Amino acid sequence: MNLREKYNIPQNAVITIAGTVGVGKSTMTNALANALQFKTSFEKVDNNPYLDKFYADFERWSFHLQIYFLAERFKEQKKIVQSGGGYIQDRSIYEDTGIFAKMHYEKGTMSTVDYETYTSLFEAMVMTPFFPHPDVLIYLEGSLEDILKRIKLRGRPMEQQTPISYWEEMYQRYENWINNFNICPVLKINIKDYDIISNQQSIETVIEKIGHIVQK
Ligand SMILES: Nc1ncnc2c1ncn2[C@@H]1O[C@H](COP(=O)(O)OP(=O)(O)O)[C@@H](O)[C@H]1O
Ligand SMILES: Nc1ncnc2c1ncn2[C@H]1C[C@H](O)[C@@H](COP(=O)(O)O)O1
Repeated sequence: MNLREKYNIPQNAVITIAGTVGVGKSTMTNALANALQFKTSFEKVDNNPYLDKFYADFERWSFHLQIYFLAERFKEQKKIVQSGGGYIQDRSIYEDTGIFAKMHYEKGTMSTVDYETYTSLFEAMVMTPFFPHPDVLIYLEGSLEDILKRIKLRGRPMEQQTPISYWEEMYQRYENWINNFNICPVLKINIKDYDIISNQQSIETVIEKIGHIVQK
């Protein structure tokens, strides 16, 4: 019996991984997909035409980047539904608006008119009964210190050049955002409670917790 069957996780489940930059979403996405034999849906970072420009000039590119991410994630969502689920998704669409767009608007690096245009498009596309929400959102949390170490370890140049205060601001916002999130069931996991890099078996404890929320 495989782990998916052992913990009664339906074959068509959709599991989204949320959490701040560098916390370990992509690593968890790969580990879960591998253990459950699910497909993966990743954010496009290397081929993103706006990301480098955005980090170099938030004010100029924040609207373009949000529109790009919204379109990409919406297309991914369509693919997931059309192929009948069975997916692990690296980052939720809800973080785009609840964290990133809001933060740039409130910090003055997205104009009011751009923010309103973006949020009305987001609401029309996502906050409707036609948009299927995930079966569970796994929220990865950890200390700011450990997360900053991971951003450094991964070494994406544009993230290294970004002031620490940007990651601190995002970290605070994530805590507040997840405490008010109620669109789908949430499973909070602390990054200190598993170690899938040196002990691949530790993914089973995460799957057991998913099984308690997502039952056949
Ligand atoms: N469980 C873990 N233990 C140790 N290092 C980890 C773990 N998960 C991720 N990392 C490391 O942290 C960095 C960021 O991880 P990543 O999965 O890319 O984060 P995210 O997708 O949330 O931005 C990478 O260098 C990765 O190897
Ligand atoms: N919606 C977004 N707005 C701005 N920046 C974003 C958004 N979504 C992702 N990003 C950035 C943050 C990171 O630099 C990369 C990838 O995120 P990660 O958490 O490492 O998967 O894109």
